Amino acid sequence: MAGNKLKSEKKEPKKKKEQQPNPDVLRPDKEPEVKVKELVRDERTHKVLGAFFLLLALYTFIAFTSYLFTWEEDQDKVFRYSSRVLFMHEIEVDNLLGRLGAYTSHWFFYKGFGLASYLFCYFFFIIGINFIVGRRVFRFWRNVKYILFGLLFISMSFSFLSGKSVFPWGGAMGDALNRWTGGFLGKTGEGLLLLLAGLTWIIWKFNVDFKWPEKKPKPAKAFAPVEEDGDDEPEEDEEPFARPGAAPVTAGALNKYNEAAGNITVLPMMEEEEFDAGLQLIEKEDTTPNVAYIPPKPEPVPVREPEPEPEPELEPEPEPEPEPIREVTPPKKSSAANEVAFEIKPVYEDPAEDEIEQIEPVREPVLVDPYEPTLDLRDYKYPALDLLENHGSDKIVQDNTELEKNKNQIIDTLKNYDISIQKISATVGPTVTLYEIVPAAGVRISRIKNLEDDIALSLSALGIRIIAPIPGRGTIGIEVPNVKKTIVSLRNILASDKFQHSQMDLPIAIGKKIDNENFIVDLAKMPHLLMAGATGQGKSVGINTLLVSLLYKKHPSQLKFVLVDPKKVELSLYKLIEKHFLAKLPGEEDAIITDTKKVVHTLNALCIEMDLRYDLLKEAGTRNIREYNGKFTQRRLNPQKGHRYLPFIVLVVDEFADLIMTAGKEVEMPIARLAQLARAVGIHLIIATQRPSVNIITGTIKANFPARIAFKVSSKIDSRTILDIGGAEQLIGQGDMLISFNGELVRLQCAFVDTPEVEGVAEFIGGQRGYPDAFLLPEYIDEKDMEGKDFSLADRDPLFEEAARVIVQNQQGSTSLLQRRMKLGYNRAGRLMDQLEAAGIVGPNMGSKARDVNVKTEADLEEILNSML
Ligand SMILES: Nc1ncnc2c1ncn2[C@@H]1O[C@H](COP(=O)(O)OP(=O)(O)OP(=O)(O)O)[C@@H](O)[C@H]1O
Repeated sequence: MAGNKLKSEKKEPKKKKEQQPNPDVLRPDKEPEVKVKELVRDERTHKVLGAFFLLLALYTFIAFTSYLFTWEEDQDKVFRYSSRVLFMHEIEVDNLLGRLGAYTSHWFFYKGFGLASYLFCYFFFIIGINFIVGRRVFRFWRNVKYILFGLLFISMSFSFLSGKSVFPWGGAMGDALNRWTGGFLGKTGEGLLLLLAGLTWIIWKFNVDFKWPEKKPKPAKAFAPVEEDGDDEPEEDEEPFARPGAAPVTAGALNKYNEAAGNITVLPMMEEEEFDAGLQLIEKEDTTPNVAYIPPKPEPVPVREPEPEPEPELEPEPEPEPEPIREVTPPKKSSAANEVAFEIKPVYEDPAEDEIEQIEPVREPVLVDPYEPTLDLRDYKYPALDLLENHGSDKIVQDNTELEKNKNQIIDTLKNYDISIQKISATVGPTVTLYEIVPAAGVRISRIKNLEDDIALSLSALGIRIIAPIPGRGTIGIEVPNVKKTIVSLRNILASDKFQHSQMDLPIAIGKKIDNENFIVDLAKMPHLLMAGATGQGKSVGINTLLVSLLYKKHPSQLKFVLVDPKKVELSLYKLIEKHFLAKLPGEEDAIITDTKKVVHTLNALCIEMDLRYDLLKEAGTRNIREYNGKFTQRRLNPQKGHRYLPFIVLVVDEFADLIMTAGKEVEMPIARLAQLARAVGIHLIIATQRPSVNIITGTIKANFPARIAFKVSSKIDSRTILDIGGAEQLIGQGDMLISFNGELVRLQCAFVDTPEVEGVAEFIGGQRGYPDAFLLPEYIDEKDMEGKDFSLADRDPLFEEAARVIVQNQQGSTSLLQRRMKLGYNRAGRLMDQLEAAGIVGPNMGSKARDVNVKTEADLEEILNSML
């Protein structure tokens, strides 16, 4: 910005002082705290612990197993000497692991839980594996619950069943429970109680479907292969899913059928471990195709190996891959549906919340005697997950009846147009289900694309989107909205491992992909984001989601927001965190900017901040903010020379259209400049608009915002304006969105965070000690304001008189009129207009509206011009 100037350097020292605590004073506090934390977090510490627990598991296992054979010989020695036996060299025991083995086993078996003690080996084993692998292969709390239940249940059951046996089957604990319960309920009552507990566990773990026993006769009949059946009503058999008025087919019923047909079972929800097992299973299955999957064709149909989901480039952290697992073969049906292999992809489950421990975000890497920016506010506490809510269960409901119905309809519709299919699979997401189709050889993809409307009509649902082909997969996708949608709570995404352990600079948890995988990306890599969506489709929630994600991960010293809210209500909640996370112009009262004029000043101030940061980077010989801050924290840059720790700055504009309407180029130019250049110096932009029309999202803006989000928009044209492709007009609202990034288009369900939750987080942060003031941006002086005032008539442009005549003749104070009529560039026409204002011929700038023309006739004008001579 040629016009950007620093008004005075007066405020600078104050700002620097506030942002750069004296390094010498801070040093002593820092060191011990960081070293202990580092040691605890060190990967090697975890591996050593892992090895320890695995060996402990092995040790107890050998000791226990040996105890089963040697307990009689060893027991009296342990009884007689108790723990002293451990130190008595002269005592010999038979246990393979010596006196310690005999004593430990006796303790666990006899005094503890009997045979159930083996669960401890399992417990040590899972801890060991989790530590050594470095991630939660086994869910800790879930297993602890099972183990506790198992200890009580198994020890009591063994004690109950073993009667007067001398071997401690249930241990002291089992015996005690058995005695007490037997006395209380009687032997039969106790037996029933144990049975109930066992059944409860099975139901809980496998979610047994109780509708199944009632439906048993029918589905069994319907699903059984014809040759085994002997029923002469094949018609009825052939349409178990689509029969009008038929009871919904449940997973249990489907399983029953699959068992009968020798196929693979579908479980409604799967544990993570089962997932992996399933993956292997399907890989095996695919290489030896089940006859039921292959349509009757002369040549064998190639079966696709399940491909791993392409990881988006911007997500470096690995996440367990929710890949195809189980296959369901549909029952025979008179239509085309029976010829096609149908695969329902499993719902990927996020870890349950109680299994997640929230970890403190990772701070700057620790180097020799480093500067630590977070020590400015050393007592600052990151907001806890408890401040956020679980909206619903977050568990995806997979309705097999709906899946079958839609699948059959898709197949039948395509069949009507002579398009046959090799295979169809379904991935159930939170809002929509993706049906992925492998067309038969020779079918042209464009034909399916052309049938988009027919398929939508036949499925009679809104929001069908056809992706033909799915990039990189060679299949065709049809997205169909779920009847029952699942709200994706921000809390659950923030609680995920991926977010908690993220090393990204600016991690934003946007939502969930169709396969239920969390979509967490680094805003710093995007590096700017454009959001559009018609009113009421989830844009404000989306902005809150992004802001709250950042608040959960960043310390106030590392991040500042510049919030622009022309609507004046959307972002006002964040006022509470002004002294922690907001930036503002010096001398301003409100950190949240609502006035257009001030927006222009703030944007220009950001441009100055950007230029200043570039100067600092250049002087430090660094290429970007990461390197610069790295050097600064290593104390290789001198604060006396103006160097300072640079927080990331995120500019959020809630209603961009309003700004462009009122201030036009004045807003567009600095935004475009920031978008082009600010990435390297840690300034990132999130711009949202309700009206994604071409005069608002201009070519210049678009070219500089490679990452774009579209919520539901009202027309295909709007969708094209924002994403360069249609589709957003077919979204279903309520946070259903498409994100375009790196040339990829991904459908997501935006994470939901409600206003009271945001309020809670802002109150929590605002209630803590903050900086004395908001982060101050450099001061900006509008050069035009100054020019207008200082204008000397002697310096006027040679075209001044001609311009004055054009304006008065047309009675229109518009710069573009001068540009057109006089064939001038924007700058010169603008300067002329300022001079005309200074001469009193036109009124002041009124944003995008034309200025008032104060001189009404040409005669009046000539008089004024003559008087100027
Ligand atoms: N991710 C989401 N999940 C579930 N429901 C959502 C989601 N996002 C929005 N909604 C629902 O849609 C309503 C409108 O959302 P929101 O206020 O964000 O719309 P908007 O596009 O910002 O509207 P406006 O532009 O008028 O402010 C919310 O009150 C909420 O009920």
